[in-house]
Amino acid sequence: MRRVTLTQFLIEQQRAGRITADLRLLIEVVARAVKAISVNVSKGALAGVLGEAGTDNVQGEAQKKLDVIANEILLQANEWGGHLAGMASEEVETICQIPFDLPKGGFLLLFDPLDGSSNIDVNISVGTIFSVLRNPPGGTEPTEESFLQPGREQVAAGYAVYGPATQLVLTVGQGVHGFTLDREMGSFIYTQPFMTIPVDTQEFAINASNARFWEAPVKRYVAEMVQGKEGPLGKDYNMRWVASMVADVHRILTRGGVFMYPMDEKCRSKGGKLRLMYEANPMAMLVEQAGGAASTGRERILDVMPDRLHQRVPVILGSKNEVERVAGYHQED
Ligand SMILES: O=P(O)(O)OC[C@H]1O[C@](O)(COP(=O)(O)O)[C@@H](O)[C@@H]1O
Ligand SMILES: [Mg+2]
Ligand SMILES: [Mg+2]
Repeated sequence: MRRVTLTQFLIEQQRAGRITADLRLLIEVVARAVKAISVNVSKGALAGVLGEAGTDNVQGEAQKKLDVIANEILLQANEWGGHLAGMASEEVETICQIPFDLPKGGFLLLFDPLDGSSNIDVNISVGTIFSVLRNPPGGTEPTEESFLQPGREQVAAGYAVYGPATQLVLTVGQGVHGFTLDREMGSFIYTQPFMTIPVDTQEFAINASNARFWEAPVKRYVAEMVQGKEGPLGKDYNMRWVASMVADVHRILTRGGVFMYPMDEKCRSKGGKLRLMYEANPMAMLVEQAGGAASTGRERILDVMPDRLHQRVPVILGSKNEVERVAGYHQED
């Protein structure tokens, strides 16, 4: 079988007119950074990268050493490529400008450098999530305002999952494509063309320890799933919760399912738990491109108009019929 590398895949996308040379370069650079993060993650205790960094990020969360390392790798790899006007990271309070002496381009790159950090020290899958927007016309120096675009404006989105294998999953708005890192060769190989999410599922993912804080529509939906065959949904469900969004979404892109981090009384004052620009938007684009749906419960995630960089939103995504059911329960509420 012919092995297609990520580089070949991207060149073919460019030849077919689906991406520009600049976007191809940007994705190549992100992929290179992801390989470096993968090396650090896989060395674990051998490289002394486990544990706390001893600092808090802008979200008020304690940073792990690997949060800081992954963030640095992504910033340094991407700033000199010439394809970016600026970057924004979950770990950094303000936007990251490209140094004045380096060439600039037309894209904005946003990322969650290390997703699922609470899993690092226990050797469970973590990931990196990224989103690409265009720098709005009218100036090369982006401001925070330039990043505040709804998710439907994304030109590309993807994630890497550092699991038993390292995989890169990508969309440029023409389906979802999966690549597996061949560690000996150092290349991503095209292994999952056109990943799709079945419209129905019997698997759900939610942190059930928050059950008493959920809103009525989510309480109703989860109660119905737990009732199984005897309940109104008429089928048995299974439950999975990795606590790394990347790993949970990867499972859903592989075999279907519904993932929820809904609004609850604990996170209401923050607007939700997951970050719109670094987590919800890129995952929503991937999920929609794979035939699934992504909603806050009350609105399509990709239509949410952000008002700040580190905005949080409720997230319900995955198999279309299930997401639409929960959204329907919110409407009835
Ligand atoms: O610990 P909880 O409340 O179950 O939250 C888990 C969720 O938080 C996150 O870990 C947030 O990501 P970060 O590690 O990037 O902060 C998601 O990946 C995951 O779905
Ligand atoms: Mg995260
Ligand atoms: Mg993170």
